[in-house]
Amino acid sequence: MNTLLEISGLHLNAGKFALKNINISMARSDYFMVLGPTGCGKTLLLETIAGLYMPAGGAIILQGRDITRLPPEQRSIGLAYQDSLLYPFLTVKENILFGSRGRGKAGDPQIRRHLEQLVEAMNISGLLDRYPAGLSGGERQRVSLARAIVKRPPLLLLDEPLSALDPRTRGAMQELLRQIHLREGLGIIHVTHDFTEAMQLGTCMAVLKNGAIEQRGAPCDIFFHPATVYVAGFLQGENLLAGTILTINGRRWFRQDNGPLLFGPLPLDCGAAIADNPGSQKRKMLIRAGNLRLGRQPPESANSISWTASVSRIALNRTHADVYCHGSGNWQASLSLARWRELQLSAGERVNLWVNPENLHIIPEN
Ligand SMILES: Nc1ncnc2c1ncn2[C@@H]1O[C@H](COP(=O)(O)OP(=O)(O)OP(=O)(O)O)[C@@H](O)[C@H]1O
Repeated sequence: MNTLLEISGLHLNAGKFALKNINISMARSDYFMVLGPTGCGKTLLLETIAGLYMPAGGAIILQGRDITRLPPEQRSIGLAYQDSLLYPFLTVKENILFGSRGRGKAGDPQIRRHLEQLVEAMNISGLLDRYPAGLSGGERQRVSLARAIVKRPPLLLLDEPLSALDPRTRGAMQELLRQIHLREGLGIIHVTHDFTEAMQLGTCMAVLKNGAIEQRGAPCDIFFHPATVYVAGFLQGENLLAGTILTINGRRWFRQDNGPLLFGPLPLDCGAAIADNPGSQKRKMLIRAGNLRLGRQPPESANSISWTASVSRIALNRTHADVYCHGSGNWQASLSLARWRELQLSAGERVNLWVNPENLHIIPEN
C-alpha cells in the first residue's frame, strides 16, 4: 500500500475525555470514514490530526514525515467543518484564497490556475465576487471546501460536511466529494454519524466508541459483519437475536432464547466469535433485513431455515419496503419495491420467512 497517513498509538487527554490508542493507516486512494455517535471523539480526532491539540502519546506520520509535534500551518492538511465560518467582509474569492494570502501565495500562478479549475468543477465560479451573507447552505459548504483544498493538501479532513444540507443538495455534494477525491488525488478523512453516508462514500471505515476505535474495515464488511453489539446497534442491525451456540454432531447451531428457532448449521466463517470460543455460550446473531427473505410459499432450497409469521406493518421507502412481522419473535425484512408490488402484502397476513445459513452472523454477547 502506498501509505499516505499512519497514526499509531495516539492518545489525547481533553478534560475528562480521552482518545485512546488510535491506529489508522490509509493510502492516498482511500476515502476514510470515521463514524460514531455524538460525543465519541470524532471532532477531537480530526483536530488532533490537524494539529489543534497536542497528543499525550503516539505518532502521526504524513507522507513519511513525522508531524506529531508540528504546528497546524506546517502540516499540509485541509480541514473543513460542517459550519465552517466564512469571513463576512471578504468576497467568496478572498475567502477561498485567505490562507494562501496569509502565506503570500495568493498571487502564485499555480494556485490561481487551480482556483479556476476548482470553482468551475464545484460550480461556484459565478459566486466569486459575492459576500457570504447571501449564500445558501450548499453554496457556503462548497466555498469552505474550496478553501480547504485550494492549496492541494495531500490530506483533507471533513467534519460532518453534509449534515446541514437538504437531501438533494447532500446527494450533489456527495458526488462532488467523490470527484474531488478522484480528480485531486487527495486522501480524505470524513467524520459523520450517518452510516448511510459512510457506506455511500467510504472505501474504509472506523467506528468510534468513547474515544477508541471499536471496529475498522471495509464499510460493506462492517455492515454485514459487525464485531460487537455496539457496532451492530449503531449500524441499525435489524434482526439481532439473543441465543446460545450449541454443538450437535460436531456442527454448530444457534438456538434462539425464548423461542423455538434453531439456526444452522453455522458456516465456519459466520463470525470469529465462535471459532475463538466454542461451547454453549451466550451470543447475539444478526440477520440483516436485506438477507431475510419473505414469501407466501416456503423456500425452495432445503438449506434455508424457515418459519412463519404475520405481517404487522409495512413501511415504504424510496428504494425498498420494510416489512415488519411477528411470529417466533419480531422481524424486519427488506423487499425491493418490485418484489413488494408483486406480493401485494397486507397487514395481518401469514407469510413464510427464511434465511440462508451463509447470511447468519454471530457476535459475542458483550
Ligand atoms: N477542548 C476540550 N476540552 C475538554 N473536553 C472536550 C474538548 N473538546 C471536546 N471535549 C469533549 O470530548 C468529547 C468528544 O467531543 P467531540 O467533539 O470530539 O465529539 P464528536 O464525536 O465530534 O461529537 P458530535 O458528533 O456531537 O460532534 C465530548 O464529551 C466533548 O465535550
